[in-house]
Amino acid sequence: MALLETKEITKSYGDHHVLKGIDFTIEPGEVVAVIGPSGGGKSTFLRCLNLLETPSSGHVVFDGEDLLAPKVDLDRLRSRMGMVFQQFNLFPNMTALKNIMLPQMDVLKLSKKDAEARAMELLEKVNMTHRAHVYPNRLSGGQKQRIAIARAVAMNPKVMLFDEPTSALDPEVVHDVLDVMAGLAADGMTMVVVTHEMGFARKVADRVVFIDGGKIAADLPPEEFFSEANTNPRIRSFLEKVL
Ligand SMILES: Nc1ncnc2c1ncn2[C@@H]1O[C@H](COP(=O)(O)OP(=O)(O)OP(=O)(O)O)[C@@H](O)[C@H]1O
Repeated sequence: MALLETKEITKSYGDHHVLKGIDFTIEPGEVVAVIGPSGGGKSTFLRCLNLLETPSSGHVVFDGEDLLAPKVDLDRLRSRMGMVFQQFNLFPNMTALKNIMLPQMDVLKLSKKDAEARAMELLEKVNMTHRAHVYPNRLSGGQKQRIAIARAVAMNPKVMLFDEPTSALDPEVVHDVLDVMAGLAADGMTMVVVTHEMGFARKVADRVVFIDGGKIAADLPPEEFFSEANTNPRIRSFLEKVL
């Protein structure tokens, strides 16, 4: 059974029809890269998956539950969907370690000791043990993003949603973050990643979803997607711009 599924979702702002009927599924353990031209609706689509945006019509089904059904416990379901944003969103008045500990204590009700042990494990996983006691304003963008990823992973999500996680970073640290994401993929994390990083789409993703003009215009394994450029002018023109 699909872990996460959308059925014919649309999203309009007034008479601006941003998503025009998106059917999408992801199985447990899959990594999907969502790419496409600017303004095509990628971020809007991603934000509809955990209802940060409410679709205008259609359904979003996560772990067998319709997120748009009346009386659904959205907070409970959302807590199982990690989200990583372009702009980190760390708590500025807490160290890296505390940033990772707090949601575990608040939401998962872990003891301080258990939350700290788990946070230290994750700091090691994202190669940030040496920055555990540093506040966000002393961290580089790449370091902040690795802490944001560790914080999301600490919640034991069933799926992680990434919205252009490397777009705000200096080029020299992009690979540190992509390496952490590739490590998560190798560990079997289910991931939907809106990205402009074609190397990630090609090497790490199981499928590439190309969103163009509010629709999924291609949903293919990476090798097939990148060879479609030979025959599909929209994909060719997009790849010519980003590569
Ligand atoms: N809250 C909003 N109100 C009105 N229009 C919006 C809103 N959010 C997004 N849009 C519009 O929806 C369209 C799609 O935006 P979206 O951010 O989803 O595209 P994108 O494919 O992620 O683009 P990019 O690669 O540039 O980030 C854009 O025209 C944008 O202006």
